[in-house]
Amino acid sequence: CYAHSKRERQCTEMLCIFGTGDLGRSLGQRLLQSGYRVVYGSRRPHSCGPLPLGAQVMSHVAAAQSARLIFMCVHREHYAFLETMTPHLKGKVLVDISNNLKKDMYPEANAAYLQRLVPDATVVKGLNTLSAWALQNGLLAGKQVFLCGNSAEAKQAVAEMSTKLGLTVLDKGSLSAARELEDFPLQLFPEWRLPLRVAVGLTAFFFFYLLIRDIIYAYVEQGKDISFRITMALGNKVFPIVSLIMLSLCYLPGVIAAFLQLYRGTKYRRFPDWLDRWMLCRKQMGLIALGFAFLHAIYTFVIPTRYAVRHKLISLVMKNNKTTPFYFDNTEAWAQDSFYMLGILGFFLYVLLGLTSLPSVGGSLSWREFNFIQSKLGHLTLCICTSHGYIYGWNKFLRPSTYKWYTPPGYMLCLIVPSVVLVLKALVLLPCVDRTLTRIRQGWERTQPDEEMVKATNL
Ligand SMILES: NC(=O)C1=CN([C@@H]2O[C@H](COP(=O)(O)OP(=O)(O)OC[C@H]3O[C@@H](n4cnc5c(N)ncnc54)[C@H](OP(=O)(O)O)[C@@H]3O)[C@@H](O)[C@H]2O)C=CC1
Ligand SMILES: [Fe+3]
Repeated sequence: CYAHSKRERQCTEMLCIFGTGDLGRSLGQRLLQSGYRVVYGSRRPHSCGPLPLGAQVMSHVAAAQSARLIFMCVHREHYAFLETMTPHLKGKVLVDISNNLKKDMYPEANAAYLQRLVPDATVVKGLNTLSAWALQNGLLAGKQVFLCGNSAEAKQAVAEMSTKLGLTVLDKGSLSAARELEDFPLQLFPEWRLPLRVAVGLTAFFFFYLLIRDIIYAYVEQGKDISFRITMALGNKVFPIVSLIMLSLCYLPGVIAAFLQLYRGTKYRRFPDWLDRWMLCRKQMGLIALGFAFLHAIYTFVIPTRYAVRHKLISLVMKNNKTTPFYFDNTEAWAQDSFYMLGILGFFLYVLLGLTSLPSVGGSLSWREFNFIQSKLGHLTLCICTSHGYIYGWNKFLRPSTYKWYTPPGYMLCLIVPSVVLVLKALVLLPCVDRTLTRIRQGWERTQPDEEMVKATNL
């Protein structure tokens, strides 16, 4: 290679891939497209099937000799063949891309095992979150990959190559992080697990609660069969309740954290683990709340077309026509219209919050803008949606014309949680509390002169 500039030299650099399987072929094709030369090391160089155009294929030893960077596209179970060729791997950088089928399948990480087999080579673990499919279809732009390894220089070489493929590289430190990297592809929505469990639990609880209270109770007590309500009416009660509680749970850890900082007077102490975990899944809680709000909105839209509702309205009008004239009631109009207005506004803000939580949208906002939307508008949304709930309760149970001596406890619960969050947030926003909190968050106690130091200098 007689190229002069570093860039040109890189472009014609020879890279070696061990293994001509799915991943080996897709990676080779991608590397060739990015301007690298590729040589495959295979057990059967003459019969390994079609390879990307322009790639060479040799025995493992010959291939290793013509490149410094070697990608291990072979399953861990077959690494043993490397033992016989350790002298040829001296000083090489071995990139371990392997994954396992299960967590903790082996006592040591694949990369650590590889390093033990070939102590004279430098092992870099990484790129294992890519898939052969994504490589082949060019779905790489901006995708994040992780690297770890004990040699900064070796990592740098792999990182440069990855950047050329359009990947974003995140250095995870030394080779001891290999295990964590190998577990990434085996994760199943880790940050969604807790919020989903909470949502499923709440849904199940309120569904059965309402089933017993609204339908079974009516049947037993009055002999009324209103089981058709399970399909629509029940869902349209469960969804807003769960949505509102989930949205409150999304904002509750924030205020708890604020109070904890106020109580401790410092931001330099770690939060308890449960709070940490809760804080980390706030976004997912919010998105699930949005999902339930969507369901509530769709269910509400179809109410006027429902047979049971039409029937009820028509009989109401007929009854009114016969006896008393049907007056227009201003209070009624206020109660209904403000209820819908708050519902619509709340839903609009909900969607706005959901949109800004998308990385592409959130990423284009400044920190202050993001904070304004997620915190200020977020609490406003919670406030509006809670008011929507209160007006519902007022219309349904407390207004003189509809007065019932009790409000159902389940319904109260869905308003108590957001109300508590809002009250706590209001307390945090009080000017004097806010001032103290800001000082704590700016780390003021670290900037205070140390008493001991002051004494010492005075002496
Ligand atoms: N497929 C994917 O999407 C991804 C795969 N990976 C990892 O990449 C590695 C390879 O995966 P993949 O390409 O799918 O697997 P394949 O089974 O398709 O290919 C494995 C290759 O390893 C070589 N090989 C098989 N047995 C031996 C042996 N006894 N000694 C030496 N070499 C052997 C063969 O190449 P030859 O016949 O030329 O010697 C074979 O083509 C795995 O560790 C996997 O976990 C990681 C991320 C994604
Ligand atoms: Fe509603």
